[in-house]
Amino acid sequence: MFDFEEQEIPGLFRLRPKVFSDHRGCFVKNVHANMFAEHGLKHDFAEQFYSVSHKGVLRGLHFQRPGHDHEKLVFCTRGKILDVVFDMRRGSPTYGRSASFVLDGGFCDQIYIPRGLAHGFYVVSDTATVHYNVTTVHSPQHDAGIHWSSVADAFPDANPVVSERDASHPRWDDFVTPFVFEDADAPLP
Ligand SMILES: Cc1cn([C@H]2C[C@H](O)[C@@H](COP(=O)(O)OP(=O)(O)O[C@H]3O[C@H](C)C(=O)[C@H](O)[C@H]3O)O2)c(=O)[nH]c1=O
Repeated sequence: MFDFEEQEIPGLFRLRPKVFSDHRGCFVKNVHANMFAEHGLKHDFAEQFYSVSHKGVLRGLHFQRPGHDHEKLVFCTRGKILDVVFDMRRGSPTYGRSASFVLDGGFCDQIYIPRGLAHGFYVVSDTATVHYNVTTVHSPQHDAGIHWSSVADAFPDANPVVSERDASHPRWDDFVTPFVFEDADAPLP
């Protein structure tokens, strides 16, 4: 049902769900409790939401602070995005490192993001629909971000379309991370 591809950043996975195609179109399953649990991935999502963005939009780099930090499953069902995650966990072997993925609505790949990573994406296609499953409910008081330009060279556009809020996030160099890497972040052996 899924290929789970663990990434160099501990706890970060690229998931390739099986796509059942026939003359009508395709069927894709995004979550399977037992299979997720077998790989140490959370599946008890508290919220699901999606956004639709125009070409050149950049949303991020976002996270929720501890107390409401969460695991996040992200996938694109329409268009194409450059998806970026950034490891903010002190003590992580990939602390301060980023990883990028092209997510395309035609291929159904998903990114499973552990707590302590910032997430953002840039829209390459004319429009893109991006879905999120997260393991805690939204807490405006805990909703935070770092400026997208902190992740040097991760994005192809020096002048993306961003919200006022995203334009005002602190750069990583000026940010004191509240996240600490724990072995629990890594999947079960
Ligand atoms: C995230 C969120 C937002 N909102 C409200 C707050 C604003 O009034 C409005 C738009 O929020 P925002 O501009 O933060 O939306 P995005 O920029 O798409 O944020 C998301 O984009 C990045 C890439 C992510 O990874 C996050 O999951 C998420 O923060 O929805 C809610 O009511 N609940 C929520 O869970």
